[in-house]
Amino acid sequence: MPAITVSHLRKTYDDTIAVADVSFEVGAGEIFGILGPNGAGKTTTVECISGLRTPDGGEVRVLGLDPRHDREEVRQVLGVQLQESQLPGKIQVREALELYASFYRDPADVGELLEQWGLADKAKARFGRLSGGQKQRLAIALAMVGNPRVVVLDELTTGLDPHARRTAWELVEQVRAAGVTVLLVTHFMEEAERLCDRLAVIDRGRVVALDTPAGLAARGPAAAQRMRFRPSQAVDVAELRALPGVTSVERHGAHLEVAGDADVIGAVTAYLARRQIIAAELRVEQSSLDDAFIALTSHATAAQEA
Ligand SMILES: Nc1ncnc2c1ncn2[C@@H]1O[C@H](COP(=O)(O)OP(=O)(O)OP(=O)(O)O)[C@@H](O)[C@H]1O
Repeated sequence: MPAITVSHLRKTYDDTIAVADVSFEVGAGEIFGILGPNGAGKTTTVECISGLRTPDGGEVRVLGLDPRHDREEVRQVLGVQLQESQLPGKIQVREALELYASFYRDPADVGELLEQWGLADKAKARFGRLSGGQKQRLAIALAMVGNPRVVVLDELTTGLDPHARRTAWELVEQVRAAGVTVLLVTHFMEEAERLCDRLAVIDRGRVVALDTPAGLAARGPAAAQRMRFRPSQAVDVAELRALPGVTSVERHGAHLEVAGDADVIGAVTAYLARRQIIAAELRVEQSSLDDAFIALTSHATAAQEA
């Protein structure tokens, strides 16, 4: 059984169509990412999955349960990362965990959670006094307090510095290692690439792409691979252009820049080896998830610029 099934989900607020038609399935044990520009409908989608909002159309299932009709059952198996503002500043870390633990039939051991998420020495600290990274660790610990089988993390690392972000990634990997399915909403391509098994790119309330991070990156702009180097001796540019996969060859002073598809690097390096030419100062650029994201959601950039 899939951990999450979303089928033709639709949600409107007055005259705003937040989610027009979203469908995807998250397999048990996956880290599944939702990417999309601002206002694409990501939060609305995860709120419908969490049972916090009622869809206008379509179906959502979490481990086969309907978040609206089986509300209590879903609450017991689904952990949702809370926005930090939902905790009072004066509550202590241990108190917050104990309070949330009391909502579940089979909660995790609070002492163990404090240890596991590196909060043991902050057990008596007040929430308002925690650093951003500590708050994030508490947010994950709170999402895990009910021993969930699925967790939803919405922009977990927004506002964290690069160190804290990397620590948060390790925490997400720990969550998965514990056998929990993770649904992650993120704005960071590096995060999506590093953590997610599969991604749905949502744009204007619809899924515009659903693939692995590598599969999505491969859908980037046509010149998917680019290599730039300084040849140790003269190169016949016409011969380079004729190689399989090469789409363009440009001279930039002493350097050559060759662009092409996935085969271009192999073809050019084999050619240079045959000619006993050394490629000095070699740089290879591959099309990234960033490029693919921009290409898939390019109207958002255009609208921002307008
Ligand atoms: N409570 C609400 N009332 C009215 N409109 C809303 C409400 N919540 C969201 N919207 C609108 O619905 C659309 C989708 O919003 P949503 O928060 O789901 O997008 P998002 O992809 O999570 O965006 P972001 O990346 O900026 O968080 C937006 O146009 C937003 O303004």
